[in-house]
This record gives sequence, C-alpha cells and structure tokens, in this order.
Amino acid sequence: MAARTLKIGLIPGDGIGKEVIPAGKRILEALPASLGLKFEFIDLKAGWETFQETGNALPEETVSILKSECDGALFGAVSSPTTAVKGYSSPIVALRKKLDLYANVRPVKSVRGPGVKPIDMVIVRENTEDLYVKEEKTYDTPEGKVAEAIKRISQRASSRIATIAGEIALRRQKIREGGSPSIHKGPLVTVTHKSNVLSQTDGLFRVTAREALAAGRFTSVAVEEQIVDSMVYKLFRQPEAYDVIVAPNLYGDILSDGAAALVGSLGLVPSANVGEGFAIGEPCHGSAPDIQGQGIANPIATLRSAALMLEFLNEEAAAAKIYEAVDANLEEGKLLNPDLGGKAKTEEVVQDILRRL
Ligand SMILES: NC(=O)C1=CN([C@@H]2O[C@H](COP(=O)(O)OP(=O)(O)OC[C@H]3O[C@@H](n4cnc5c(N)ncnc54)[C@H](O)[C@@H]3O)[C@@H](O)[C@H]2O)C=CC1
Ligand SMILES: O=C(O)CCCC(=O)C(=O)O
Repeated sequence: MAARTLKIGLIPGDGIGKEVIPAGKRILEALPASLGLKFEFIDLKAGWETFQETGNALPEETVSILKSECDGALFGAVSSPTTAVKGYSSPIVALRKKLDLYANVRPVKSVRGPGVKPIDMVIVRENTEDLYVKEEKTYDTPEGKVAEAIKRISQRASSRIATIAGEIALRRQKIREGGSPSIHKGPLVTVTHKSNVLSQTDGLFRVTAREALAAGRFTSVAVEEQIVDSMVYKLFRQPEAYDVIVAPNLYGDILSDGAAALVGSLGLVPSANVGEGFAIGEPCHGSAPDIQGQGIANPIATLRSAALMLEFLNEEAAAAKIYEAVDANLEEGKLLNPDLGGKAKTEEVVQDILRRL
C-alpha cells in the first residue's frame, strides 16, 4: 500500500502553545510506519507575538498556505488581550470563519479507574456565528456609555451543526456496537439553548437543530433538549447522562471548559475545528500565561487534538494509537503534570507517551 502523506500546518501561537505544539508534531512523527502515513509539516505564524512583530495577528500567508497546501493543522493557543487593541482580532476566531470550520468538536472523557465517575461526552459547538460574529459597538447616552453586541444565529449554521452532532452520535454508537465498553446505551443528542429568554435567536437554533435531527437517518438517535443554565447544573451533578451535546458558539465554549474541570484539567481536553475535508486540532485551553515557560504544561490536550484531527482526516487507526498511548499514561497515573497533582515536566509526559506508542 502506498503511504499517504499529510501536510500539516503547525501554528504554536503564544505562551504554552509553543510548548505543546512541538509535542503534537512529535507524536505524529512517531506513529508506526505500518499505518502507512507520512507527514510533512509547515511552520505558520499567528497570535499576539506575531501581531507585535508584523501588525497582523493572522498573516495572509498563514491563511493562504493552510488553504492551498495543507490537509490539516495543529493550533496551540494565542494570548489575546482582554482590552481592545487597535488592529488586533483573535486569529483563531478569524481562522474558523475564513476556512469555514463550522464545527468545534470537543470530546470530554474521564480516565477509567476505581472510584472515578465515568464521563464520556462530546460537546459539538457551532463555530462561526452567535456572539462570535463580533459585531460590537459602544455609544454615549445621557446616562453614560452603552455597549452592544450582535448575537447572530442562522438556520444554515444551526442545521449543519446539528447534523454533524447527529453523525457523531451515530459514529459513537457504531464504535460501541463494535465492542468498545461504554456507559451509554444508545445514541443521544442534547440540544442546549436559552430560548425561554432568547426566543428568536436561541429559538431558531433550537427549532432548526430539532428539525435537522428529525431526519430519517437519525431515527435511532434520541434527541433531548436542555436550557443552558440547568444544563450546567446537570452537567456537574450527572455528567454521565450526556453523550453528544450540541450548542451555539458561546455556550459550547463555556460548557466545555466546565466539563474539563470534571475530568481533572483543561490540559486534557482536545478539540477539532472541522469543515469540509479540513480539520484543525486545537487544545481547548488557552495560552496559560500563569505557567508558561516553566516546562510543566500538560501536553495531552494537544496530543489528543492531533488524534482528533486525524479522525476527521479519515485516519481512525492512527488516531486510536494516540488515544491508547495517552490513556495508558493516565491510567497508570505515575507520570502526571502538576495540573493533575503530579510533579512531571511536559517533556517527561511526552517521553512516556511516545514510549507507549
Ligand atoms: N484557542 C485559544 O487560542 C484560546 C486562547 N485563550 C487565551 O489564553 C489566555 C489565557 O486565558 P485563560 O483564561 O487564563 O485560560 P487558559 O486556558 O489559558 O488557562 C486557564 C487555567 O488552566 C490552566 N491550564 C490551561 N492549559 C493547561 C495545560 N495544558 N496544562 C496545565 N494547565 C493548563 C492554566 O494554567 C490556567 O490556570 C488569554 O489571553 C486568552 O485570550 C483562551 C482560550 C482559548
Ligand atoms: O483568546 C482568543 O483569541 C480566542 C479565545 C477563543 C476561545 O476561547 C474559543 O472560543 O475557543
């Protein structure tokens, strides 16, 4: 069999992005040759440091190389400022839109072990609209300043995100039927929203998602809905109840960081930004300035993001190898980074996982 060569863009960004993306590259390079996969890597720039050097947080070259040369990419994290800086705009938010990576898929899974609450869910977050259209303005009134933001929800985006959520639920069910142990009995998609208050925007998301999931091919998928605030409550009390969650952009972002706390650390939770035939693996965490430069960032979210990217590039066997090696490290629990209560450095965890691969 001729080897398939995948061209992967590497965008470390800022802070611990620079510490974890090299680990993602190394795990791809270390995959067994028997899988028939080869990789070529292209280093690409984006982020706050890039903005300071060039005046542009997302150089046009990065976008054009991703579009014209790459099969996929790994994105670390960027340090976006919390106060407006003229000319700066979050490069990852822009990339998702420019490449039409309409789904942000975030699996959250606990480690198997005695006394550990089993959690195995995927949060499927809409990735192109909602408040992330970033159409904001501030104006003066006699009572002081007022700021406004547009929350845009479209039928098209809501329908396609619910459709991919349904497909992911079916795919998970198929893996279970293949004999993988699971805490879930059948495929379930939970649609989350706040349409009791935002009846137009979240109302459109809710109705459209339910319509998409009513399609014939999803008849085996149970569909539930849950208002986002009580969803947080139930997520914390009964996380094992969730299989696939589909959410508008901002709720999906918030829910997935919350869910990360349930499985031990943001440093464990991966994501993939998925479009038609293209995927960017991206850890859910940010640039973690509080630990940057110490060599202690947990690389696992990035390693799992590399695997997730491979899954969406139809390389499930290669992805499974990475998941197994990571799970073996966590289940043994001897070499853990400080976010999980251990003392290991990033490099030690990477070495341990590479050895298991
Ligand atoms: N996709 C992206 O590029 C994202 C970027 N950010 C940016 O990151 C910066 C910092 O944001 P924060 O709110 O502090 O969120 P953060 O996710 O960077 O950090 C939150 C907490 O989790 C810890 N943490 C995160 N990843 C970890 C890892 N791999 N290993 C061990 N501990 C880890 C951090 O040390 C910190 O205590 C901001 O400038 C923000 O704009 C935030 C989220 C996503
Ligand atoms: O800080 C940034 O530039 C982007 C933060 C993005 C983020 O949290 C997300 O939506 O995944």
